[in-house]
Amino acid sequence: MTDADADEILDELFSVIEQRKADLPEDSYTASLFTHEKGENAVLEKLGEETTELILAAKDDDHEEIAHESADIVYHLLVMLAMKDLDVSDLRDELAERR
Ligand SMILES: N=c1c2ncn([C@@H]3O[C@H](COP(=O)(O)OP(=O)(O)OP(=O)(O)O)[C@@H](O)[C@H]3O)c2ncn1[C@@H]1O[C@H](COP(=O)(O)O)[C@@H](O)[C@H]1O
Repeated sequence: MTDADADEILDELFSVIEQRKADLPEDSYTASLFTHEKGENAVLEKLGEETTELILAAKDDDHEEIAHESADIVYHLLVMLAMKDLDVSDLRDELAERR
């Protein structure tokens, strides 16, 4: 996979998240995070849980699980950014400024 493909995947995923936020389909896990009775705590708790799972996977040197949990974190991070009316470009700009 090229860097451009990886970039495209993040943009596509963020675009789907924004669509779920706007349309709130009933069968969508993403939409359920936007409408959760716990409010933003639902996604914040998920970020905490997934981070703990990632740390355990790293301690076990379990590469497959590290990739799995990292993807869970990136997905929930993008949901949180959308919840806060930020964009994936805000993340990209912040990283670019650090080069
Ligand atoms: N990338 C993701 C994604 N990553 C994780 N998850 C969900 O996040 C939840 C993670 O919670 P848990 O850890 O409790 O799940 P689990 O299966 O018990 O545990 P793990 O094995 O995942 O650690 C699961 O329900 C996953 O399905 C995701 N749900 C959706 N997406 C993307 O969002 C798009 C839209 O999804 P919907 O909103 O469901 O239509 C999908 O096409 C995907 O591209």
